[in-house]
Amino acid sequence: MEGSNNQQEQYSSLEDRILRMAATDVSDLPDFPDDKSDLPSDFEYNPEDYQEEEVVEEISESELLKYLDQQESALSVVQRLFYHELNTSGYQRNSGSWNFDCLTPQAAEELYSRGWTEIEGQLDLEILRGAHEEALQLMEQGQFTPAKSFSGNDPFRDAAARDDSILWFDPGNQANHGMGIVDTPPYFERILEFIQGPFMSDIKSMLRLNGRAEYQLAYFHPGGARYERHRDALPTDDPQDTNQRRISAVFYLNPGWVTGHGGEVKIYSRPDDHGLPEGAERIVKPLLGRILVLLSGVVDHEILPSYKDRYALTVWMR
Ligand SMILES: O=C(O)CCC(=O)C(=O)O
Ligand SMILES: [Fe+2]
Repeated sequence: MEGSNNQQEQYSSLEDRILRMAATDVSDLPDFPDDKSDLPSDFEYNPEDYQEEEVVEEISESELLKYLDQQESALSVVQRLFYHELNTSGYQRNSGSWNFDCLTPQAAEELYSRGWTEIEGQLDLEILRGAHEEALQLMEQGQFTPAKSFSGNDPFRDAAARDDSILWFDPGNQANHGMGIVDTPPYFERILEFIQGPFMSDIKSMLRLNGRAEYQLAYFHPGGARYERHRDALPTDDPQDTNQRRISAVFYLNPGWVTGHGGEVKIYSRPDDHGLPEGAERIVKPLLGRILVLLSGVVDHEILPSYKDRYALTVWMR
């Protein structure tokens, strides 16, 4: 391997990281002499020689995330998916020349250095209000399905974690009610055009992406519907890994939202956030026109109980 410049080597696959994390019982490994020259020249360490019967335990998503976070901060891992470090002074001095279609340099830097940012003013009011109306119509037509009924047999995430009802837009494919996929109505079509165009292009210019996107419209009912603390993906720096979501962007569609309506997103700070104690929270209101952008594998978030009908379109990019 010596002298190889293969870029792949600077990334570790998520599976590798989980396996390394799982190999906590070092007593199973052979004793290596401190001085490696003592090893017989033909010594080859083959882990399989030392493996005992594999014990597969089901562990929860939050346990797995906790282990991974102990191994390396999720933010540091995911930052390796960016083409540049955005928090250096040299990079920021040049921020005036960044060629973004819609993001500001500040939003890009926040996304890089703390894992999330909020942006506003990207879509016309007419489109946003139109999409809100379309969401109401989809609700009237009975197109939403409780999210629980999709995750019912997923041992990784507790079905009780969320009270929302969802549907999917899949512009390339036919509507399929059984799968929760509906035809994209015209105003949502325009939001999707924005996402697939300038928005995706800006994200792609700073972060390695395959360009695949999923679109989910979620409804939280006014009887206190919530979604407990979770992360949208496992942190990985492997550009070949298309299982894990990389970017979550939530487009809020709620005109006239005020404090008493609840439904805010609580964002949990990370141990490596500058100046903020671990677990300190930031609150984001789901206001019409606001877009919350997260590194999916990095930021824990929660939706607080909602006391008014709450609609949001979430896009995940891989
Ligand atoms: O609606 C929101 O504010 C975020 C939704 C969310 O966290 C998710 O669907 O994973
Ligand atoms: Fe989420």
